[in-house]
Amino acid sequence: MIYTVTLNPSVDYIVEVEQFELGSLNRTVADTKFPGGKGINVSRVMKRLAVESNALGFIGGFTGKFVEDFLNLEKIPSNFVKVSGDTRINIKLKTEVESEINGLGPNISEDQLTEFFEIFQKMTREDIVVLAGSIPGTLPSSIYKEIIAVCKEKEIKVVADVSGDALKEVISEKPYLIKPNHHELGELFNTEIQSVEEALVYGKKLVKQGVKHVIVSLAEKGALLITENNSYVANVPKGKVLNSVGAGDSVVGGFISAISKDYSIEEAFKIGVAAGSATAFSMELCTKQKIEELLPYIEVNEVKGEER
Ligand SMILES: Nc1ncnc2c1ncn2[C@@H]1O[C@H](COP(=O)(O)OP(=O)(O)O)[C@@H](O)[C@H]1O
Ligand SMILES: O=P(O)(O)OC[C@H]1O[C@](O)(COP(=O)(O)O)[C@@H](O)[C@@H]1O
Repeated sequence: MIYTVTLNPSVDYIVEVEQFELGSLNRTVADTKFPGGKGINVSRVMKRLAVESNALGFIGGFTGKFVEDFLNLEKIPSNFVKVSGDTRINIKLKTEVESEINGLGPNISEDQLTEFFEIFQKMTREDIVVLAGSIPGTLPSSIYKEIIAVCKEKEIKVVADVSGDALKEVISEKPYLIKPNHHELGELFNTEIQSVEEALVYGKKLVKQGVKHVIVSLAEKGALLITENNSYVANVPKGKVLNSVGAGDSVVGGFISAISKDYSIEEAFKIGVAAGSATAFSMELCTKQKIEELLPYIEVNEVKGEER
């Protein structure tokens, strides 16, 4: 089983406003709500690729019910620990540019954290655990390290789509896969990464530190897959970006879905990139059909020679 962990799920409230004016009454021209949080997005994308997963994390209030009901509707099993506060609402404001306001999230008690860890007892080395998204304020910043320690004991593969200090903690545990975008990768090395070539240099440093697979996404500039023995670069198809929320999670969802169906890592990488772009070109998360439409426009090439 693939378990996705969303410590801080969200209701993503996507609002479209023309000529947004700070300090004034603005009315939306369109708005919609989806269950969100990175792990939940990964589960939803995998479901569309007919790969089952189980969504874990903490959920509460009327907003938490919205998320749980939505996943039930999509027949995505979940095993959330119930908390008393409301699951957060993350605002995705689309005007001339995309801006985000992500909520704090509810308090999580010691007992609820204990209940969460009990779920890992039934997991086995056949399972995969996906850690994705930010850590709620009331959980220790070491939480991902603690989860990975439990996974390591059971030889469970760990995949992570996290950023900032949490990403540093995860890297030191040598996970199976991480998926930073180029901004998150640059942040790790206190630098700005602008090109695939630069990203390759820094991504390889993470593989040298023991991360098994590093996918670096660079939005419209392309994407990289770096492993101990090979590096691959992919272009991304051209298209009109409608909503990039969940694009990174779609790369993870597409990649893991393909790996779970025994595709080669090169093919899995291509499917991951197609899933990312398919989401970016949609108002909602990608569909299987949209991914298949984009696959022919994506080329994956192995990086040869010195820069490998
Ligand atoms: N402007 C774009 N054109 C085409 N594909 C895009 C674009 N922006 C994002 N994507 C797709 O979404 C994936 C993840 O986007 P990116 O912004 O790099 O990650 P994140 O969402 O994690 O910040 C990219 O690898 C690509 O496949
Ligand atoms: O666009 P991405 O990076 O794939 O992830 C989008 C998801 O991340 C979120 O912005 C949450 O991110 P954080 O957990 O880092 O706060 C959700 O609102 C949204 O569903």
